[in-house]
Amino acid sequence: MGIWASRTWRRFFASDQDCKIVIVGLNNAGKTTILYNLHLGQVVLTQPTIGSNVEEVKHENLTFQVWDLGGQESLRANWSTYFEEADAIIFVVDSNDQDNMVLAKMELFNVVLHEDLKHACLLVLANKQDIQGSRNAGQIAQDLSLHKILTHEWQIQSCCALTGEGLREGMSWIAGRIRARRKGEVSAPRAQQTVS
Ligand SMILES: Nc1nc2c(ncn2[C@@H]2O[C@H](COP(=O)(O)OP(=O)(O)OP(=O)(O)O)[C@@H](O)[C@H]2O)c(=O)[nH]1
Ligand SMILES: [Mg+2]
Repeated sequence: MGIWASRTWRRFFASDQDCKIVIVGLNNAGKTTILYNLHLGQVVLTQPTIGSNVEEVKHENLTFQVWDLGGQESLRANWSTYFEEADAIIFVVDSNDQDNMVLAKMELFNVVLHEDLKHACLLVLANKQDIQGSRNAGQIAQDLSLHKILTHEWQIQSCCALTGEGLREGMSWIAGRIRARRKGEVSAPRAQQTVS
């Protein structure tokens, strides 16, 4: 599924209830597992994503078109071609992968600085909380210096893509932000951490 499809969907099929979410993050973070848990309510066997997957997710009377992008290094330069008119970005972190936390932070800041995302809110998912020794949401917030993001509304949510724990809570936060924005409630960027 490509960029053309992303733009065509927005132009011809989107209604007021439709929202666009783009999921990014390093390879192996759990993005595809999260997408299919949200879409199907079950865990699917994944392969590293080449290009993108897109699925519809319904949550709180909103219909989300959710794009999951491949996170391998060679694919990251292509992420920005999906950003146009995104309402929200989900950045997924493997909370057990401490070795790549600095790289994850670098990629996160590249994403946040992108012009096409200046109106999007940011949900960071601290995934793989089921693995013993994983860093919790508060620690990941520190690792990624989320407090330095003053240009976007952001939230960090701990989760486990295998059980689905935390995923709906994250979607509810996004739904709330989108509704507020559509009502014209423009609030100053702020952070609400969910540490569980
Ligand atoms: N233990 C555990 N494993 C997980 C979790 N989420 C995903 N995984 C596993 O992590 C591996 C990678 O998951 P994917 O969803 O394919 O990762 P991805 O971010 O889409 O990777 P790319 O497509 O390469 O960018 C798979 O073996 C998943 O089963 C989780 O919450 N806990
Ligand atoms: Mg994938």
